[in-house]
Amino acid sequence: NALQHVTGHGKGVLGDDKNFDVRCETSGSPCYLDDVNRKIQTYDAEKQDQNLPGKLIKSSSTTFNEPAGVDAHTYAEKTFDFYKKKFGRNSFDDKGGKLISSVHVGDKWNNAAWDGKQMLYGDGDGKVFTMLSGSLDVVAHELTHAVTENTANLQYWGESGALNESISDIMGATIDSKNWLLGEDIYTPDKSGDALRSLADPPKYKQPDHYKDRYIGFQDNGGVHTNSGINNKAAYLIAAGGTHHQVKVQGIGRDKMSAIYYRALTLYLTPNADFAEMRKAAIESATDLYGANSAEVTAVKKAYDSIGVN
Ligand SMILES: CC(C)[C@H](Cc1cn(Cc2ccc(C(=O)O)cc2)nn1)C(=O)N[C@@H](CCCCN)C(=O)O
Ligand SMILES: [Ca+2]
Ligand SMILES: [Zn+2]
Repeated sequence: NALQHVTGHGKGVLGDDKNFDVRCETSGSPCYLDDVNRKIQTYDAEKQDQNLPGKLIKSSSTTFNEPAGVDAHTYAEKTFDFYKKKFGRNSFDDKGGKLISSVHVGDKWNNAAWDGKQMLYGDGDGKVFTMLSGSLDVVAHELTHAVTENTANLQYWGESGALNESISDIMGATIDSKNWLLGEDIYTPDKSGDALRSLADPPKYKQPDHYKDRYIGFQDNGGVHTNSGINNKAAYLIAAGGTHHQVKVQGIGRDKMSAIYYRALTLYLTPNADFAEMRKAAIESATDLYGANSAEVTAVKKAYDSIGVN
């Protein structure tokens, strides 16, 4: 009925005004962070992490005074729309699956995650992180884990795990296209200009940007959040161009770069894919999309040469 698609209003984590889709009772009140169209619902976990998702966030009017929930909801909508408009994908599972997010998960939890069923956002401790749903690239990163699980299902360890992480960072940096940084909006609220990760310059935040410098060990599932920097650098070079380890890459732009990775993720990559297979899948995807002798295929080959994946 008419009160299924109401426009809600509220301030996000950074104090900015946001509009988003809500559902209200037929009387007009209360309203909920429940986007019936896209099937996106946002809950309050009330600082615990056992009984998820928690309580569906509600308000007595269309105005929501709940910044973490406002951003989790709005950024999930934006990410949904990106996948729908650009790739024709109907939600993370391409079957219109319901997207559940919980904010205020845990006590000052310095993290955000996709737990295989839903998205989780901590409040941060106010030093390392502020409320983690306050960054579009983070929400897109987590939602892309759900897309990856429903497509290539890249296993979360070693090189396939680093690719899983990299695909999430790549889509995060494509959807939040204002820069090539990850998490800058919510990382160290008292300090500006820093970020969690940089796709343009992974070593800036202690990630390798060449295959010879990859971490080999057992921490963090074999360094999935470290070695993602190597593939992130290749993706950055494909989009923006540049010279890396004496190899010159002519950039083709963020739009084409993300189309190549989405095609690789959905058509060619397999659960145990390694970096060598990532190179082949990206070349194959660029060939399908732009032609065998295209500038796009050349950019992919040069970018993977430049990070030592030949
Ligand atoms: C913002 C978000 C992208 C997040 C960033 C993040 C947060 N953390 C924990 C963390 C906590 C404290 C500090 C500190 O300096 O004190 C640093 C990092 N490590 N990485 C992140 O990367 N989360 C992982 C969560 C993985 C959970 C296991 N599947 C992911 O989604 O890949
Ligand atoms: Ca960013
Ligand atoms: Zn991740």
